[in-house]
Amino acid sequence: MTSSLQSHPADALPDPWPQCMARLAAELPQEEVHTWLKPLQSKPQSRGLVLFAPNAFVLDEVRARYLPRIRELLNHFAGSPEVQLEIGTLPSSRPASPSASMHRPTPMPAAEPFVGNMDTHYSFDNFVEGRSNQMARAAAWQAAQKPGDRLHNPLLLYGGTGLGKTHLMFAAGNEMRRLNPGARVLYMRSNEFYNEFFRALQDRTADQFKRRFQNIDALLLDDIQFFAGKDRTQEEFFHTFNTLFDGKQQIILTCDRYPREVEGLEPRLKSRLAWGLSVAIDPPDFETRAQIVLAKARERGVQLPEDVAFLLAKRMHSNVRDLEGALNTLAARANFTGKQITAEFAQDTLRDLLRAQQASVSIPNIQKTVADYYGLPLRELLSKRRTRSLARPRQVAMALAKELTEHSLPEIGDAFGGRDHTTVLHACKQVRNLIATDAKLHEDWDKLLRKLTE
Ligand SMILES: Nc1ncnc2c1ncn2[C@@H]1O[C@H](COP(=O)(O)OP(=O)(O)OP(=O)(O)O)[C@@H](O)[C@H]1O
Repeated sequence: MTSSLQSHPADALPDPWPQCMARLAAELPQEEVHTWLKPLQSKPQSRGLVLFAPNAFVLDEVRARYLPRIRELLNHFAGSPEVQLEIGTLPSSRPASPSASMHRPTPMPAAEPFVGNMDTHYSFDNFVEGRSNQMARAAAWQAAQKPGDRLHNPLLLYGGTGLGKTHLMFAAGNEMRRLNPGARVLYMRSNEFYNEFFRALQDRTADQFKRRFQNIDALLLDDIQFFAGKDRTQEEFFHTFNTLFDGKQQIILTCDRYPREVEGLEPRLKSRLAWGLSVAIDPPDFETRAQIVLAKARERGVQLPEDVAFLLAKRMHSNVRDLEGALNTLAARANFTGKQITAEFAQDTLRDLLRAQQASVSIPNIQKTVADYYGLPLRELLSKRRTRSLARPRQVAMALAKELTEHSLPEIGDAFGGRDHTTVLHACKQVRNLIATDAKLHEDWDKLLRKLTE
């Protein structure tokens, strides 16, 4: 694209992009912001700015979906709507030349026979899809269908613990091997990469270490936040990454948050991680949690009545691993005692666990968290005033109390300044409808859920 914007030393100009981003982040669902907008890098110009997208995929989406709004915001914050979209990274973070950055160890002896290490249990079939993970699932599926394609190489899956990132990563690797049984897919945890690299340095077998990555078709590297602050390992991984990327070998990575937010990761590595596709996995909603626990029970041959699945899904919202742990405990005790799993049996067996989950989410805690989130005094949230700026946050707080606690509608009404139970019911319905239709409220809901349950 040719520039109609006047070039200027970027350092000297104020960058309106952070303000635009803050506004976009408040307007759009978090998934969209992370996937399409956060990978952009900005370079202010004397009028407007240039936005660098890491690849054509991001560029096309930004152009099609967000450009008009970006122009409006730029006009508002910088007095000019001029924006130019380009593929690439900021000139300062671009490597000097691809060959200079590769540091290929040469010459290298032939690679050793490949030993696969996939956990074949994890598949797309036994991954339950819901609103919180459908983009991540689709991206992993695509990567498995066309490994190495620039649209999703590297593929980065990020999100909190126990939400299915490793599961999807293995599912993609297993699918690659189903489609191409000879595919050499290597799975590694980041701490293994670190340990093996250091052992290789000590034993003077670094070449052997590097050879592991030669001739593989895909590398699945789990939990790359572990590299934070480990400069030497990052440097080695940087070279490994370049070699794989240049060879069009698929790279799939997971991280516990968006990598730009991981302190101690080198900027050049962060920039490379954004070259492909980064997708968030959020905590599953109630329906998905219930479906997951039922699917896990079926898989293990455990007779789990639906009401018990709903009980677990309702009371355990933090992550899927804990949910699975609760199911395992129930199954083990049922097996041991020869009893059927019923709601009573579950309440009894998981008493302490459920109580611990419950204790962390109380109505006062929800009220305070919601008031802080919307910047309202708590007494206003609980007051009788019905202005819109108070009514909506109050409805959200009531709906959260219904979702996250065992209190009845009248109890919730009482806790919100003595309101009738029909008011609480109306709030719950209203919020449920708005989550489906209003992107901003949807995002508020997800953020509040996370604050209250993590
Ligand atoms: N949507 C889902 N469908 C089925 N199982 C799921 C789903 N999400 C998570 N799980 C299960 O939850 C457990 C934890 O998932 P996983 O290990 O993939 O989490 P993670 O996001 O990689 O966590 P960590 O960051 O702690 O490594 C696994 O047993 C996985 O099968």
